[in-house]
Amino acid sequence: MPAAASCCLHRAATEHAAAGQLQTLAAAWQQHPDRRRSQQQPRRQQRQWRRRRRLAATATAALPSVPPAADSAAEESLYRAPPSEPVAEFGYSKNFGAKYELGDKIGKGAHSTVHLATDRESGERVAVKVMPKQAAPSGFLDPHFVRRVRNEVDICTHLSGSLNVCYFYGAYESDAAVYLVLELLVGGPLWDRAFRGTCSERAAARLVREVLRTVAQCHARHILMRDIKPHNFMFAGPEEDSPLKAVDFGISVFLRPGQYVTQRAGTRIVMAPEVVRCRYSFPADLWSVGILAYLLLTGRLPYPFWERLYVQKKPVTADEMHREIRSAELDFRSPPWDTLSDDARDLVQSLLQRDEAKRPTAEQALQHRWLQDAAPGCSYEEVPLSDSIVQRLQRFGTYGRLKQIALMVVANCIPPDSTVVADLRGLFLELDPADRGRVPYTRLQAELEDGRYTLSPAEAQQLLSRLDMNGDGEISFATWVASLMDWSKLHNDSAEWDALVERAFHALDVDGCGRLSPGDLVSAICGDGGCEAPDDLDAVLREAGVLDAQGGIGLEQFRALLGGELQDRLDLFDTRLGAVRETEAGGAHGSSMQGAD
Ligand SMILES: Nc1ncnc2c1ncn2[C@@H]1O[C@H](COP(=O)(O)OP(=O)(O)OP(=O)(O)O)[C@@H](O)[C@H]1O
Repeated sequence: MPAAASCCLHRAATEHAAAGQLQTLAAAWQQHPDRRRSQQQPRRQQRQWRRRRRLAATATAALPSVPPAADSAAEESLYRAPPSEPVAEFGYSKNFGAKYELGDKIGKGAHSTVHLATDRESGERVAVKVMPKQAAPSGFLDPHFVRRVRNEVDICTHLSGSLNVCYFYGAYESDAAVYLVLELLVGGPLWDRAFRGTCSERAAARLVREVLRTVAQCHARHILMRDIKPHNFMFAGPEEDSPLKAVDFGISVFLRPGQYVTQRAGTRIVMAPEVVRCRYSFPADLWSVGILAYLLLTGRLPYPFWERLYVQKKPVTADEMHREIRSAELDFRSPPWDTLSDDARDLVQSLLQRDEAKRPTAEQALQHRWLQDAAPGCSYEEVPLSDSIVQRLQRFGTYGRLKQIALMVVANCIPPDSTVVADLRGLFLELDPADRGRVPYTRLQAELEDGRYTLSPAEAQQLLSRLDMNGDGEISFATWVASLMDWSKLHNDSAEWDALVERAFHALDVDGCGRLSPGDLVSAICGDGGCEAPDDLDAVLREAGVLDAQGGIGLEQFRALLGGELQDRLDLFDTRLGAVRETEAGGAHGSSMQGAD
């Protein structure tokens, strides 16, 4: 048998086998509201429908992702990390064993196992993704493995400022493995919850909105997720309204606008037609959201192969799946579409348009009518400054590190009495009544944790983690401005913006040579003592893109670095305003951060 055909059959067999594993999900379908609705259908149809739903629940959840070919030049051209000299190690901290006690295995993926772990000092529990090191015949680390790990670490670091993404505490290594330390999510994957009997159309809309938010944030940072499936979104906790967070950016890539990927990768059941055709870009993620929304609403896939594979239990080859993904009619006629709203159908159909140019962007999809019936605090209108602190901190947190530092330097160049920072100064003075120009980190943390916002202590810490740059436990007014400012307004007033950027550039250009030399960058990023972990610095330099011939950054490049991504809409991020906010009109609350709008 030709190798390609045997590979296809092998994949189909693996998917088929994996499909049988999640029996417990089927039981959950018994509680599903759509099951009750379907009881009004004729008995035979009902039986058939129940069986389909049960099978869908067991079958679709466990399908493995198709990794991109490990050594493909096309795939590797997408990674920011340049092909490196052979390396024996990454330069990550070796203290994993001293800091954490590794516990039970809680998950397994294609390239890793995920374990529980406990911080030996604080007792905090985390999840740890353990990736065994892969060596090349030379004895050094396999260069593809090195670039893949760096790519995942870069993306996790970048997105960690968002509360829609599993927080990334940092990377460690030993001789045998790389350890990615992550926030522990205990609420289970999206799929389990959706089938526990609570996924009404309204609940589905909330979940789709959360997923779309994550996608919009990724796309705003030029990240193509590539593996949007129900197992890659997990609930933080067991509560019904627990936040949903994205995990696993193992095959995500940074993509420039206009750039296309030519490697097929991802999970077949959510793959867009253009992914099957091997030429795709950001709209491919929106197709996957469409499939995910379809699954949440109906418990099955829109393709005919779904019936053959999971109901008739016949093998379906990858080629057959690909053919149907490319051209089969999508099923919007069978139940429960007859009972679902026109708005739900309209959004799902718009996401599942085969012509990717017609699909809405994630930002546009978030404006769809079906998603507007939001829970309190999820409005898509701009909210007042004091209500949008959590959104603003997330927006800043998802900028790259070099950009954050550069914005702080720009903020330092704005006089504190300038009108452009008047609102921010008013709010800061409420926290700093003695006008010291600094606020203890713990003061701000207490504000975030006092009940006004629905944040866990770990999430509050996550939001503030990027603000205490020099580790002195205090936050300066410049840092406050850098992280909360609506930079796009200043950016659009180009004369003032240009002058500020130039002043910031000269402030960083310590030796006055007209460019930011590697030395200038090291002291900006790691302070005068230099960088402890070499990969930290490299990661920041990768974010800057192409360095000049001497490994530095010129003024124009600095301008471009600062200018991009500043137009983010604040409503891509959750306000996380809690119930207290709702009762504030009754005057029950005494937080500092509620005035000054
Ligand atoms: N932060 C977390 N908290 C709790 N469980 C987690 C967490 N991250 C991952 N898991 C569990 O571990 C499993 C595997 O993780 P992950 O998907 O990141 O690995 P992977 O090797 O990238 O997988 P694949 O590429 O096959 O999708 C997940 O399906 C989930 O059950």
